[in-house]
Amino acid sequence: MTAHPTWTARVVILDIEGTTSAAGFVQGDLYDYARPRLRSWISSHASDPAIVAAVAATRSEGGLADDADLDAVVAVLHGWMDSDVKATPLKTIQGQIWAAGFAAGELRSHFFGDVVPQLRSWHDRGVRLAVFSSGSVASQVPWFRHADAGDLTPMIEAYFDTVSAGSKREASSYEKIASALGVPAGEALFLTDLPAELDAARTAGWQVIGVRRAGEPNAEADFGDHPVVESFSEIDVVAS
Ligand SMILES: CSCCC(=O)C(=O)COP(=O)(O)O
Ligand SMILES: [Mg+2]
Repeated sequence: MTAHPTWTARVVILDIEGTTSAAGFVQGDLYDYARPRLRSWISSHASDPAIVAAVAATRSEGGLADDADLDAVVAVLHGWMDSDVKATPLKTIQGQIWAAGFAAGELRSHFFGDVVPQLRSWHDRGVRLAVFSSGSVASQVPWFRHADAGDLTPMIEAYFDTVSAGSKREASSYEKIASALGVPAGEALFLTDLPAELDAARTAGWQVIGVRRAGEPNAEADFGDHPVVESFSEIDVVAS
């Protein structure tokens, strides 16, 4: 049996896709749910300031004219989904659609089998838990509420996305999160499947662990000198 190091942290911050949950589920079930609903959702929420801003940002980030029609906007959104581009306006619109799908009982979330037992164990030891994902906070909360293992939200103290914190590849986003959580950078521990996110968090002074899961899109990524695990069961955390 391999011995694993013990990590000391006040808060563990979780990435979702590829880390707690399968990318195939996000890009399959969730994306398939959102794809045919994007157009009608935008039309029926045309007075929602968040949707108005997301549509304008889609035009600008997607290289469209300021007055490009809805078909062109939806085509850009579909293209981003096809390539799993984590564009913030897409995440805003998807997040609203998914939140409605979870509320209607039409969606359930997915967590790898090793995740929930470890979240419970860390939480029971007094380690605080938070989320930082490209998925909007509007979708993160129901994602943790509608798990097969039950409602996980009582364990999760805070949720951050690219709107509230900034890019996952910028150190400043991690500084902002540590400040919001009221923890020194060195007492935050970030778990993610993307090396660029590990680099940014480490630059901000965080402890980091790369999660390399067999069969996930980033399984073959170069994690450099970052510590890497294949399962949460290898991560032993005690509260600082
Ligand atoms: C709340 S489930 C949807 C997750 C999502 O849309 C996403 O892009 C996840 O990206 P992550 O930053 O967690 O890898
Ligand atoms: Mg991820």
